Amino acid sequence: MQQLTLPRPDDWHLHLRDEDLLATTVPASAEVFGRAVIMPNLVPPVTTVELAMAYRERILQHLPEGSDFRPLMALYLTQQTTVEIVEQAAQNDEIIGFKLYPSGATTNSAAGVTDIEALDAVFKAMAELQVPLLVHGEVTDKQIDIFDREKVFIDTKLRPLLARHPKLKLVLEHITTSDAVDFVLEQGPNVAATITPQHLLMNRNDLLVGGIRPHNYCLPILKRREHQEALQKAAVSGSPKFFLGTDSAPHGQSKKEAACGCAGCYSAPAALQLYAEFFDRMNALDKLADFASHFGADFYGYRRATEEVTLQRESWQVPATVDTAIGPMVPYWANEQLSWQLV
Ligand SMILES: NC(=O)N[C@@H](CC(=O)O)C(=O)O
Ligand SMILES: [Zn+2]
Ligand SMILES: [Zn+2]
Repeated sequence: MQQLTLPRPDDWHLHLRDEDLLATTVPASAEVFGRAVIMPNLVPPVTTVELAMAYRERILQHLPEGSDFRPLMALYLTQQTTVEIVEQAAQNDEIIGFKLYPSGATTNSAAGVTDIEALDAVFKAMAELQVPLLVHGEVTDKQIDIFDREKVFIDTKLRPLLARHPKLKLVLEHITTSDAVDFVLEQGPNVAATITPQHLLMNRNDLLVGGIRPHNYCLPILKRREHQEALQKAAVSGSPKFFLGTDSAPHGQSKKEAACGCAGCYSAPAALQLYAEFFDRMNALDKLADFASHFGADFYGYRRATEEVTLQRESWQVPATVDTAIGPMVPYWANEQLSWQLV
């Protein structure tokens, strides 16, 4: 196969950041994706419908001429989130749902949730109004090993949450373990997961063997090969519970290449090509359209895209850096080859 045409894909997990960086990040994603879920972990966080609408306007200002890219805004869940905010979100078509960050779990999560049970009234309203909950699924307890944090979160937080609210529409974001795959498969059609390119293409050896590679460092951290293989199997399985979410998460080069480097891979400059690389390696290119263009829209209840994008088998090299208003950024897969290009 030399060419591959698929419906315009959507990115169900994306960090665009704010202000000067939007001039770089918005066109990069709008070039290929039709819609994207915009993560709210700004400083300060996007906690209200009003803040989300203002952020959305800033994003739209950076759309290329003629682009109809649609940012779907996620609100940042905090201990102060109220049922009223859930009701406002449910009435606003530009808000897709709420993002739960356990406080301290990841980049800009300090304002996140410290006591999930205390928010039960909010989850009840979300379940009733079918407002999705998007979850960064890791515990933050100091005594829990970083490689076990997803599994422990599933067992101690997520299972009890869904037992209390079985109708809650929930997406476990950027899954990294076989435990997460099993969990999602066990649940009803109201529970799904996104999978990033880095967790399909890499395991923790790619982070730590032969020298530490900060540009492969993201959270949840890359796991061992067996877990990578479970994710790979899920992504090509044809199950509608697993779909594309890049978690493209830009940080300046100096913030990544540092004694204490930031977590996040900036994959947007090659996002669809990275997934194509993976599906090709798995001999499963026929499954890419479902994963990238259909299953996410189906889960969230949006129409499937009618426009198309085409990829062509022609090798290219991801650039070493991308220049931005805040300085150079090293994209994920920098200096490495990919075998598919956008036409
Ligand atoms: N994935 C990451 O490693 N980082 C994300 C936050 C997140 O999605 O957890 C970021 O905002 O930088
Ligand atoms: Zn996260
Ligand atoms: Zn993210």
